[in-house]
Amino acid sequence: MATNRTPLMAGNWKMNLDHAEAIAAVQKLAWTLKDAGHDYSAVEVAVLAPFTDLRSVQTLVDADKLEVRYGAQDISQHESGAYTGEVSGAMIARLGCTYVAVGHSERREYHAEDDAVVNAKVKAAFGKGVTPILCVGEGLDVRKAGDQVAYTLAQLDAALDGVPAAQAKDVVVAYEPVWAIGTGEVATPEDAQEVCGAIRARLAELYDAEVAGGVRVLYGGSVKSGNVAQIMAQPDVDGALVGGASLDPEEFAKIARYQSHVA
Ligand SMILES: O=C(CO)COP(=O)(O)O
Repeated sequence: MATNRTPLMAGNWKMNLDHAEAIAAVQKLAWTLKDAGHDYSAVEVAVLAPFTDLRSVQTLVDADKLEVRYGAQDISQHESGAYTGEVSGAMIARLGCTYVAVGHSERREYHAEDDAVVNAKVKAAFGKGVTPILCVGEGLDVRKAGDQVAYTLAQLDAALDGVPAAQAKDVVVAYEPVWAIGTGEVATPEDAQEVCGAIRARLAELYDAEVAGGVRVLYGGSVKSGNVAQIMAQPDVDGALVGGASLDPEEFAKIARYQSHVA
């Protein structure tokens, strides 16, 4: 990857780890990285925790001055009001979240989030100063038809509709092919590069080369310590969105330390 983009390793815990387990996991992650002499300015590390964990994670990170960043897994498209069960951008921002995942394929599939909702959520996040990690990626049928690039770019276009360059320059895009999520079937480095490169090229068309050159494009789908280095060697892959493997702090720390496997 290009050196002007700081790689980001983000762990998406999904619906795992309660608030007490979250504290233990973040402590273990931070200690493991500290022991390894991790330089957070070289590789940023974040966890996306369930809403109920965020206050505990915030308290721990603040008290121990940890450099691990954290965020939420979803955000309401609405500002406030009669939306039972929803959590607003202001609430997430107040908990010190740096990031929020938007448009994860599990939200799109199980909670009927369409492109318009994803677009509204991207805007809701930016509106409160929280950086969206915008998730895009095709299912198996689309991949088999060879339409993965067009499909994923259509999701990108829709999600960024009306988002100005001043905000888009900070977005994080996560390419997560649905067939690789939780299946153990990781995309080949070439598959990841094909779509991540196309995402960056489209950002240059939608905005300009400067925006495209600065946006971090992550790969997600069955990333583990054993396969991360090859994926990170691709020029347009700037990090990983890690599900299952992020639940084990030592394994996740190894993923964040992918450069030490390369050396
Ligand atoms: O969905 C993912 C991260 O958002 C990927 O999950 P896995 O790493 O478990 O395949």
